[in-house]
Amino acid sequence: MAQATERQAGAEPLAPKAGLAEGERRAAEQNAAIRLQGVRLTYANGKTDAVALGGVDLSIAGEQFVCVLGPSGCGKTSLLRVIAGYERVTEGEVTVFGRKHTAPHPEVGIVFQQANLFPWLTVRGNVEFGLKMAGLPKADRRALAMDHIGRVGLAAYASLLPHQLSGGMKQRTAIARTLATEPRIVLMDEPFAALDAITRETLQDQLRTIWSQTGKTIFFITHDVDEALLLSTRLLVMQGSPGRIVADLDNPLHAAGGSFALLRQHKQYAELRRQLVEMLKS
Ligand SMILES: Nc1ncnc2c1ncn2[C@@H]1O[C@H](COP(=O)(O)OP(=O)(O)OP(=O)(O)O)[C@@H](O)[C@H]1O
Repeated sequence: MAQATERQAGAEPLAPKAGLAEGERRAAEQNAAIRLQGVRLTYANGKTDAVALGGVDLSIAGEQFVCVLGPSGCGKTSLLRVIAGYERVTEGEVTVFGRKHTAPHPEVGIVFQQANLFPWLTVRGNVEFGLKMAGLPKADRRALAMDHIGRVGLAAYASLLPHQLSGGMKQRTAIARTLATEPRIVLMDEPFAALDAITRETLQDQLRTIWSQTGKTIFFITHDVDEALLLSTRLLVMQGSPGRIVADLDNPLHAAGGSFALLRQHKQYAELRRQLVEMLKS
C-alpha cells in the first residue's frame, strides 16, 4: 500500500506500525491478547471450495481498539469468527492470551449487527441471562447487569421488553449483555450498521468511553471509514480472494484524543480519510 506510507502534501501519512527490535517484537507477540499465525480458512462449498482467509498473520496487544475495514466479501466476518472460536482454521494457529484457541471461550465476547434479544425477557433479564447460565447468584448477577445497563445509558429502561425498545436501545442491551459476562476481548461485527446517524454517534461515543474505562481489547468490523477513524487505535484494511490484511496502521488521531467533533477538525483527518477510501477502492 504505497499510498498509505507516502507523505501527502499538507498531511501526515498513515503510519505503518512502528518497527520493534526483534526481542521486543517476540515478547509483544507472546503477550498478545490475540495472535494468528499463517491462518487459512477454506469453506467447503461442494465442488468449489471458498478460500475465505489466505494466510493471515496478526498480533493484537491487550487494550487495543482495532477497526477492520474492507470490501464486502473480503473475509472480515470470517476473520472475526476464527477469533471467536466459531471456525476451525484449515491451516495455521490462533492463540488468545497465549492459549491455543479452537472453540468459543468466555474471555471472548461478541456483539453482532442484530441484537437478537430474547423477546420474552426485559432488558435486565436479557443482560442477566448469560450470568444466570454461568451460575452467578441472583444478587450478584443483578448488580453486575445493572452496572452494565447503566454504562450504556439504559438504567431507566431496565424493565422494558425488546418490543418496547428502539433499534439503538436494543443494540445497547446487546452490548451490555456481552460486557456483563466480563470478557477481556470484545469482537464486534458492524454493531452500529443498522442505526440512524445520530443514534450511531451516541453509541460510538459510549463505546469509546467504555473502552477507555475498562481497557478491553476490541476488534471491530465496519464499512464506515469515519467510524474506524474516530474509534480505533489501530486500523486493519483487508482485501479478498483470498482474504488477507493489506494494511496495518496505527491511527494517529487516537493520540490527539478529544471529542468526535474535534477529531473531525484535526488537520490530518481529511487526508487520512482520503487515503483509507483510496485503499478500499484499490
Ligand atoms: N459459511 C460459508 N460457507 C461458504 N462460504 C462462505 C461462508 N461464509 C462466508 N463465505 C465466503 O467467504 C468469503 C468471505 O466472506 P465474509 O462473510 O467473511 O466476508 P465479509 O468481508 O465479512 O463480507 P461483508 O462485508 O459483506 O459482511 C466470501 O466469498 C463468502 O462467500
